[in-house]
Amino acid sequence: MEILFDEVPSLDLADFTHGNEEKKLAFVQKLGEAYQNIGFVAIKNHGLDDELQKSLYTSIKSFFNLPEEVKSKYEHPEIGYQRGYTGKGKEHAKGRNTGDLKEFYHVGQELEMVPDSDPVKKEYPENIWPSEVVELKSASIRAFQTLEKAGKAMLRAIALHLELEEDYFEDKVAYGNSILRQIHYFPIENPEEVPSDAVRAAEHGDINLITLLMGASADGLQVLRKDGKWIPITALPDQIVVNVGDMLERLTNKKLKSTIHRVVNPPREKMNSSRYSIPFFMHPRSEMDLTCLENCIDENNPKQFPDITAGGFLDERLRELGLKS
Ligand SMILES: O=C(O)CCC(=O)C(=O)O
Ligand SMILES: [Fe+2]
Repeated sequence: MEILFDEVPSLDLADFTHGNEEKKLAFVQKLGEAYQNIGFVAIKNHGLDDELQKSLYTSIKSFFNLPEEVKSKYEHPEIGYQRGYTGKGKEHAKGRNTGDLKEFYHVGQELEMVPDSDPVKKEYPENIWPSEVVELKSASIRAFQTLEKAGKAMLRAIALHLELEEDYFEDKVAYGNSILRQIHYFPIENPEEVPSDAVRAAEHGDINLITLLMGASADGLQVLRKDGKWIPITALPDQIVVNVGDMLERLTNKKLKSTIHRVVNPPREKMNSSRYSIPFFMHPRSEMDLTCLENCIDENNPKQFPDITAGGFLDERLRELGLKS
């Protein structure tokens, strides 16, 4: 059944992680309904407490306040900007040339915590930490771990909805190639000076399996509903937004929807204000096979994607974003 939601559905993750069988089933059912339609939900009881969110925002604000020449020390094009800083206007959405009005900082797995025997230890770059803002390290690592744990719980619910074993994704996301992206949509004093089609984040689908987004409550984020209407996200302060990415859409042969979304510019008189947000892009290990699941293919929904691994797909997409050559 097709449903046109007027807002992104709200769920309580504790119903799934700590509820009885009935609550757990209801969570899976509502999540499945949301992901087959609008591709987004807002959840509470995700594990990020106020103190952690506050220290994260305080530290990223101090980092982005540093002079450009200091920030650029942490910029690494040779690793496709996958760790550390990415400067203003460097990333553009797939199919566009104008850069987005944002700068960001990427954090991945802490290699210290990965066992030596695991090949991903040689595959992933080391995290980069700014010496000017030492607090960024501990706050980022804690947020990464908390969001990874919440993401694993979401993937268990998604597996049940897809009639897979509950732990289907467990080994595929163990020490996965996830990225915590701390974004600053910077103030623009003089709107005439930026390209007329430049926006905070042009419309796009996320690359990864699922995205867990902190800070979407500030104005600007909108999702494209099937009927072409843009629906603003109105998450409450205690909620984070969790959406389906392109990898999960491929795996499920479009049963679950990676919905196009964007961050629009504020009105002209508010262009000189900042917006911060922190998405956690949950990626599997690069060897994960994204071949469409058999039980998502039938005569009415023939297989829509060629077989590819998560690593192959990521490389393709990073090139399209201008982050890798
Ligand atoms: O800043 C936001 O609210 C959303 C950012 C986003 O969609 C992304 O970085 O993929
Ligand atoms: Fe996104």
